Amino acid sequence: MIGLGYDIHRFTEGRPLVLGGVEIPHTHGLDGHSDADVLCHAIADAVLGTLGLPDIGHWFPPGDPACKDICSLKILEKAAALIREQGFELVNVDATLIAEAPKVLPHRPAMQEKIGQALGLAPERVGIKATTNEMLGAIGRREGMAAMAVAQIR
Ligand SMILES: Nc1ccn([C@@H]2O[C@H](COP(=O)(O)O)[C@@H](O)[C@H]2O)c(=O)n1
Ligand SMILES: C[C@@]1(CO)OP(=O)(O)OP(=O)(O)OC[C@H]1O
Repeated sequence: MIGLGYDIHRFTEGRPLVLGGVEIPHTHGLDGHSDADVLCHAIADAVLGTLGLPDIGHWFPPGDPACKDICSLKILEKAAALIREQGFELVNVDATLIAEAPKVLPHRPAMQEKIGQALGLAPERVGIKATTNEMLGAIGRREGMAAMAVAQIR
């Protein structure tokens, strides 16, 4: 079974940029109630989607004080636990980050490691790709960063 996830966050000054649980040097971070890890959020929704479970806002309500600045790897851990509780195992996840900057590919191994640990997957089962938006639209104007993801369970 497969699931699909998507998320987008606005860039803001004065916050660290956290992607896949890894702090990446950049002029801006992402705005959000949590750590705004857009990559983890998209992957979590993909994992939850495999079983038709409600999305991350159900398990980690926006604005809940308990979620303030929460590390989104915890959201991945919860999503993976829900899958296991129903007797399934994750096969792989695959994600694409969409941003003009920074270059994220140099951080791919570190992100694969962190996401894999949180999901209980080997790093090579965590696909991470990136593309610019060719300077088109809000992402092209560097206003934010988006991520899309799929997940497979058996
Ligand atoms: N934020 C990004 C965007 C892209 N990359 C890498 O650059 C390659 C070329 O991107 P195009 O959008 O110009 O096709 C892309 O395949 C990625 O390898 C990146 O690391 N970070
Ligand atoms: C995990 C949460 C918790 O506030 O994170 P946010 O930073 O608000 O990010 P968003 O992707 O807008 O919504 C998901 C929320 O449930």
